[in-house]
Amino acid sequence: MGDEDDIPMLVGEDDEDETIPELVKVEDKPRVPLTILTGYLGAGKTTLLNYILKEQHNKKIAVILNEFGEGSSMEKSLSIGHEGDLFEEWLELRNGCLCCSVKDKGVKAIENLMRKRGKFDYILLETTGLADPGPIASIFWMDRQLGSDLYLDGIITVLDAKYAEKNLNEKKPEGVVNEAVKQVALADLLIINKTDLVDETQLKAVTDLVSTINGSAHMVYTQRCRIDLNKLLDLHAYDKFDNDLFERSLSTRFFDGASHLDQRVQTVTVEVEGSMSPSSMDYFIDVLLWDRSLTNSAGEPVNIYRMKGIVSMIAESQRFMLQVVQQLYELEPIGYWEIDSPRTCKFVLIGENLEQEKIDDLLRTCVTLSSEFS
Ligand SMILES: Nc1nc2c(ncn2[C@@H]2O[C@H](COP(=O)(O)OP(=O)(O)OP(=O)(O)O)[C@@H](O)[C@H]2O)c(=O)[nH]1
Ligand SMILES: [Zn+2]
Repeated sequence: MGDEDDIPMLVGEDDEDETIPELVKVEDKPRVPLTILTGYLGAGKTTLLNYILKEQHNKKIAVILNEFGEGSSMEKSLSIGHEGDLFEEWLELRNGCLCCSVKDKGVKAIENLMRKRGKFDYILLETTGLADPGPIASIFWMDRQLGSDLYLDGIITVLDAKYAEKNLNEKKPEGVVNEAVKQVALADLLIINKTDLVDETQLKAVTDLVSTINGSAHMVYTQRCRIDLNKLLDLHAYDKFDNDLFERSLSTRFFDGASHLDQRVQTVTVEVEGSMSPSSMDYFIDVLLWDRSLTNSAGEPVNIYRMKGIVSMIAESQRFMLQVVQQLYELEPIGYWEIDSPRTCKFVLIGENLEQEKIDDLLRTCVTLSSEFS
């Protein structure tokens, strides 16, 4: 490891001509983190990838480009990364847009590749500027039980400091998502790039807008996407709950800027003392994710993009972590409550038509319901 000449070559999954190195036993391999890289057209995604691949590091990083288009037009993606000289070919996902392809296809392609080429330490997947990262994230966020070689580490969104505001405020027809907003909403790390092109006032305006949409992502400012790799890789956004970020979003939730913005997508944080029962948890999930019976005061339905939480369950000494993306969720034990520490349930929700009071009420109902069982 660490020998750059030894970086595996990326090839298409059905590339039969290549000699196949001995198979690595799947069970023995630690799972490989995959980071999804999004950002509006021209924000700096490719600049970031090139920077990452050129940085000195000891990781074998595979880069996958999820381009639109089909057949030969995809070969053009080969041109990127020449200077870095760290990889030789791009993996092609043959039927074009990854999010439209069969769920398993992307995952299988990468797994086959690792079997042929030996394992990578890290995988970066660049989406096109117009992609909604939600469906792509759900493809890679798989149940541990499926025994995948990969796990989703997080979503990174690059923003153009000069044009982000314009892109984020662009009105779309009713029912159509603004991809730029969705990319910000789903980010675990927000890179506000091209700070050389704006003054302080503009930078503050972008920061305020972006943190209203997503109050629970780390945020960094860059020029040419130069960022410490430790801040970028191994975020563990889907298997850890970052309490510092939670506290921060709690403290900024009434911040002034928010109320002036006509922003349908935003972050709401709630915390209620008490515990939930399995059935009240089911109810909470059902109302928010599937049934969508909760609305804002104008009667518009809540639509959750992303949610995380730490939950106290009745009669359980372990703490549970809730993770949600799109309509998928996972509730898993992570460590134990300290004896005599107050039991609470806390959540960060990001999505459309969220209102603090409504979410507070819903959570209180669920926690009150549970206390009847205790
Ligand atoms: N002024 C300035 N230009 C930058 C910065 N970062 C990147 N650029 C330039 O912005 C342009 C777009 O950057 P890319 O990295 O290609 O952006 P992208 O997100 O990959 O673009 P698409 O793949 O087309 O969506 C390029 O000309 C970059 O050189 C920056 O910090 N400041
Ligand atoms: Zn690009």
